[in-house]
Amino acid sequence: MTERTRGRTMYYGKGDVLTYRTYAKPLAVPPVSESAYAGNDNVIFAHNIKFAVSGESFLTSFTEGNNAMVVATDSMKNFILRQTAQYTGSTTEGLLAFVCRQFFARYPHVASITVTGDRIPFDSLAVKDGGQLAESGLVFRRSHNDHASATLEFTRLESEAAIVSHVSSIADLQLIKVSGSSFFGFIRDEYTTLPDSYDRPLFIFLNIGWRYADVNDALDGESGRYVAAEQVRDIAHHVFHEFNTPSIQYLIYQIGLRILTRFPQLAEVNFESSNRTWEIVIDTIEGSRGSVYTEPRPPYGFQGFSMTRGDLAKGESAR
Ligand SMILES: O=c1[nH]c(=O)c2[nH]c(=O)[nH]c2[nH]1
Repeated sequence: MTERTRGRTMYYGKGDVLTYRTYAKPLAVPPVSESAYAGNDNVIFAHNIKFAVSGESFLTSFTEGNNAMVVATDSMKNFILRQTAQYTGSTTEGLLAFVCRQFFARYPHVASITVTGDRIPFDSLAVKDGGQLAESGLVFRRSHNDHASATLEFTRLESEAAIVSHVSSIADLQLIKVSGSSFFGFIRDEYTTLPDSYDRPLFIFLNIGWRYADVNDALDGESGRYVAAEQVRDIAHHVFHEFNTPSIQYLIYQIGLRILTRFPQLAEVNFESSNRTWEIVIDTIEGSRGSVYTEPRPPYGFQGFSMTRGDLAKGESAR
């Protein structure tokens, strides 16, 4: 999170602003074939928000200790929490954009805002209702699995604030495929100790980000063009299941092709992946097709890759 004002880095803000809004507007998204996800009733619409402002007006707070123009970060926290009540939409990006626009309106000396919102997932639970299992709607389970996230950067223009960059993502996805992944054919020289692997238990950590051609599609849950992180998550595990992959590099490329195919409204998809392939301890267990593995020893390998719609034309057509 770096704001440069006339060639200088200068920003301040509040992190870990936890907003637990209940009964926000439900979100409905068009289905994709890889996912059963159809939306979120948003009974719990919870976020961890990081909010940073910048602008020339703040320079003297750094250089002279003059707080006359400083909005206390404690006030920022209060502002975010209270504005969460006023938000009438159904998406993380929409909430962040709403809070930023309100902040610009309230504090005219703020020149730009960078905001990140991590959704805090609460899973619905089934309870017995007249002999059938049905969604409780009241009791939820806090999830520490992967979560949706979004970052928006706003700059104040003459009359209004504009979004100058945006990215939505699914963060901390951890997927294991126990069989059907290989890694061989790499450079073999005096530094090589890794054996070829024709079937490895591939465990990956993944962050997947996406940018829309029109950022308004990210804000508006009603447009039918909102991309839910849960759908991207489900596409990722589908592609992992379908392909016998020669590397993580190839796997993420295939996931990217599929995401771009499913969502024509996206301009870009990007990946940060890391390799957590389990280490073999016992290869063959008599009378079983199983093995025993343990955590890999550090260090770990990683990949970064971004793709645009141009890659779709070049790449294999995603199924
Ligand atoms: O999928 C992989 N890609 C690599 O580049 C690499 N390098 C390595 O040691 N193991 C792996 N696995």
